[in-house]
Amino acid sequence: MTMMREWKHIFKLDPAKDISDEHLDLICSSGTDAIMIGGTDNVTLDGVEDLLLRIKQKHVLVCILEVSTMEAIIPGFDAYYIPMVLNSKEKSWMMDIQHQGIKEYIDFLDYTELIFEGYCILNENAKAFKYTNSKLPDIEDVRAYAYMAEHVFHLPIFYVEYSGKYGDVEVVKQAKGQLESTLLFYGGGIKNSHHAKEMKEHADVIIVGNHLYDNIDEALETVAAVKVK
Ligand SMILES: CC(C)=CCC/C(C)=C/CC/C(C)=C/CC/C(C)=C/CC/C(C)=C/CC/C(C)=C/CC/C(C)=C/COP(=O)(O)OP(=O)(O)O
Ligand SMILES: O=P(O)(O)OC[C@@H](O)CO
Ligand SMILES: [Mg+2]
Repeated sequence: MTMMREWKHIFKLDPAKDISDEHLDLICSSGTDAIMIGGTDNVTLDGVEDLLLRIKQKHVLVCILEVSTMEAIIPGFDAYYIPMVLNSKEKSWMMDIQHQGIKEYIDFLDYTELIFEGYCILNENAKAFKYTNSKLPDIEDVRAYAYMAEHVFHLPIFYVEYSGKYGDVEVVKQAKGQLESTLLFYGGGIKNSHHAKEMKEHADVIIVGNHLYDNIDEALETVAAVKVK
């Protein structure tokens, strides 16, 4: 059982992007609470397996697969996180794909940690937004999605996703205001300690992805920014 309730910080690695051994070691030794492997497009079995093996060979830390395609699911992860896109215009991204996945794996799920994430995607230019044909929510929509994540669907995670763009702090604050038991994850455009601290004021866990590939030193600093009191 992953101790998600105690986490503050996650690094998200995209299996479609190259990362050197040196940078991967720095990321895994950074003190982050977990590594999440995931992306929207070009996620392949080989890419996922390569990252998992390189991490697990040398490091002891929680490794999560955030599943975005049925084609790239492999055993060996500590947990599998399954997005449900609450603001997609198509029910399939919220329910039907997940239903198909459960149907396929139902006899193998006993010892597998499956965690469902209620995603609300707020960056119109993000690949995930376009891919899932999402509708841009306003702040009242976000509050209502957060409420539904906790009280209607009883999801463990509500994920405010701005992938590639630094988000609106007030949106994150308002989302948090609706949540008690459901954890609030925030991801998008975190590039430095200031961003990390600002979003962590409201989110339970912050996720840093793209900046690992743009400026590793700044990205690494986000760990201490939220983990040191
Ligand atoms: C024994 C064994 C291995 C058991 C495994 C059991 C298991 C894991 C079963 C899975 C069952 C199941 C429910 C499967 C369904 C999985 C599935 C295909 C779900 C759909 C997920 C979904 C809605 C994907 C859409 C895209 C999305 C929301 C991705 C999330 C990640 C994300 C937002 C990435 C970053 O965004 P991006 O826009 O790509 O940013 P970049 O430009 O930086 O790349
Ligand atoms: O890549 P960035 O913009 O850091 O976002 C992190 C994560 O929320 C993406 O799914
Ligand atoms: Mg990606």
